[in-house]
Amino acid sequence: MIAGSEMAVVDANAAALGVPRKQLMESSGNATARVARTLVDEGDSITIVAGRGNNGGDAFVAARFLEGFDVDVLLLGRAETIGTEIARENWAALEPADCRREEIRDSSGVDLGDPDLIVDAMLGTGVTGSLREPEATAAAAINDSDATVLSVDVPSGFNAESGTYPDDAVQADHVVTFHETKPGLPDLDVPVTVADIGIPEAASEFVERGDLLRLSRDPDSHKGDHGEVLVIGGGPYVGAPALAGQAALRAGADLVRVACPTAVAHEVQGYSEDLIVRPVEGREFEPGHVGQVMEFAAEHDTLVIGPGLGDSESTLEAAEAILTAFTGTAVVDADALELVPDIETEATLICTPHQGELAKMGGPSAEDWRERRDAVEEFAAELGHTLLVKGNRDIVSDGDRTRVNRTGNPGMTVGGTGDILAGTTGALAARQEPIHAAGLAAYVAGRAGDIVAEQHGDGLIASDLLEATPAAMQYDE
Ligand SMILES: NC(=O)C1=CN([C@@H]2O[C@H](COP(=O)(O)OP(=O)(O)OC[C@H]3O[C@@H](n4cnc5c(N)ncnc54)[C@H](O)[C@@H]3O)[C@@H](O)[C@H]2O)[C@H](O)CC1
Ligand SMILES: [K+]
Repeated sequence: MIAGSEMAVVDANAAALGVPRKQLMESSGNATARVARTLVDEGDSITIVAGRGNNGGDAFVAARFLEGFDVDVLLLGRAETIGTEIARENWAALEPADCRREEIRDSSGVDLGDPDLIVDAMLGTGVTGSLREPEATAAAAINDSDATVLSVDVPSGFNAESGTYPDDAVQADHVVTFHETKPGLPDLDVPVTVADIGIPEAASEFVERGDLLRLSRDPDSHKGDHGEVLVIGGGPYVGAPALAGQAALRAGADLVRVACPTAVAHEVQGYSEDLIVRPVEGREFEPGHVGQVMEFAAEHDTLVIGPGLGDSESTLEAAEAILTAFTGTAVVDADALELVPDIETEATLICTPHQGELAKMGGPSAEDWRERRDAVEEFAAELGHTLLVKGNRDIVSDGDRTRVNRTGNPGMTVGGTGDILAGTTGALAARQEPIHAAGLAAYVAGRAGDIVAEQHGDGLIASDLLEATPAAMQYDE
């Protein structure tokens, strides 16, 4: 089962891995034609009702594979308004095919004739809201017709995100859907064929460019909507919390506060005027600070705890108390990691160990990345938290879903890149579920490192990654 928006991610990842959408469309159209053939007899007539998106594009391909039948293709709108290049190319490719094509200008022009089979390719996963014209009139005409109705991907008007099926949507007799079934389709009382369209397994296993599409889904946001992050760190070290805080800002958080001991507060502030510093009295965190820190924490969407904390007994005791009492989402890094296996908490934790830290947590080790992937998944399930295990291939798992990231380069073994990753994860966790926040953060930090390495090679330093982070978050085709 895959929701429409997740399908868009996987489909873009397939393109990033070298299987372009046009190839997927060819497979979808071919699969549609194969199912259509099982629903008609020799010499039967077929009317294809196509919209201007890629759902329509699938049906233009299907029409090519249905030569020999009596096929009419009705396009809802003018050909110039077809929304994507690949759908337009497949419309043009119908020119030499043996079928009739018609552009329907408005709802008064909707005439389906009296076909044996209607292929409903008006709208797929791109539908938003209730049907507009001329789709609404066309859907009513399809529902009035005696023909068998085969819907492409989903019945037009059906919402592939929520599985809701409005009354005015097309009532399908059969659905051919692609890659995996969609939410709600199994509940329809009609046969659903799931067609393999050649999307490689790697498109869902690896975090790739398409995953960046997850970041661009909230156009109506306000200040604060992109997250307020509290970094809890510093004491023995000064740079680490400053790097984590700045990374959270570069990864899109609206406000980042750093809680750190007064001994380092001025220095942390000195690294960046964009950070808000919330000092606690002393040279390092200790149990007496917990109440104050919990008050700060309550005002934030996510915590990042660990960068530069050090590992003194009283600091770890304080960190343990904070993690135990906290009920929100926290990224746990560095010395705080070893506390996690023994902590009982309602908090949602995203732990970002390298392999040495994972071992200290009692986690598995394996040379081969596939073995490591499986072992990390098992360990995450045992912990009940999300793991982002850093390495040549980063493994991200919530115990149920597991992803692998391949961005990054050997120059990134330099100190401080872990703080950048933790801060980036904190910012993204304010907007995404933990598995996606962790996967995207690994991808973005690695890509930022790759951008910087082009200029600095192995001489890159962690703070270089800050400025490259926004570019690393950009989705480009
Ligand atoms: N994801 C994949 O791997 C593949 C999917 N394929 C097919 O492509 C569609 C999704 O295509 P998309 O272009 O994103 O969207 P649609 O065709 O569903 O529709 C977009 C089109 O519709 C207009 N629109 C939106 N809402 C409404 C409405 N309520 N009323 C009227 N019109 C509406 C919108 O403005 C756009 O113009 C997927 O389902 C598959 O069939 C490809 O085969 C490649 C592989
Ligand atoms: K459809």
